Amino acid sequence: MEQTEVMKPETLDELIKVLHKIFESDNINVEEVQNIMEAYDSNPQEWMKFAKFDQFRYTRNLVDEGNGKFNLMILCWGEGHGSSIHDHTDSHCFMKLLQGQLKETLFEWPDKKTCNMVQKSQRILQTNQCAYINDSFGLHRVENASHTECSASLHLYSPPFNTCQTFDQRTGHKNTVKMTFWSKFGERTPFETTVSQENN
Ligand SMILES: N[C@@H](CS(=O)O)C(=O)O
Ligand SMILES: [Fe+2]
Repeated sequence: MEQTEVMKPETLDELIKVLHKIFESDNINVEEVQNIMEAYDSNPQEWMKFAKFDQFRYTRNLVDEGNGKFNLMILCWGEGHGSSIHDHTDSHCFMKLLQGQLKETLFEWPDKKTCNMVQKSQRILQTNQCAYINDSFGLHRVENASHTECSASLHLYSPPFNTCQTFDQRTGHKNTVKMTFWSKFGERTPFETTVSQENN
């Protein structure tokens, strides 16, 4: 398999360039992407313009559309903000911590008969760490458990998607939800008149 040599991106722009190159190919080497995202040392000055927080819930801020191959976005997590238990619509999901910490809880897909949600594991992701998940790993919930510090994370989804399934932890019942962007390329997204149910 062809592989771009593992290098250290010195800036966010350089990371984005390398990601474009890697995703020209249809065969993605998960470890390679994870290593490159991890190798970038988060520099808030480079990504601050995208990081727009909301008081009430985590925000999704589009950074790059990856030539249609991937979506790169910065998620901003205020104190105590978290996502519902959700899947990733058959896409690759890379999640790199840019600031603070995030708690990731993994769940098995609910049992078809009992609908029980079984927790598999839990871990704390530290700044600069890059996690990976896809639907074959199960489902997850992500939370900024801190009551004093906000967090920011860089997510790459390939192929891009704009709906996912969320799951009720008690009943295992699922809902398809639309995922929206709070901002795109540093600009706040115009207010949507249709009320959508979102994953947070
Ligand atoms: N997958 C979630 C964020 S996370 O909780 O992994 C999203 O894109 O909104
Ligand atoms: Fe997720």
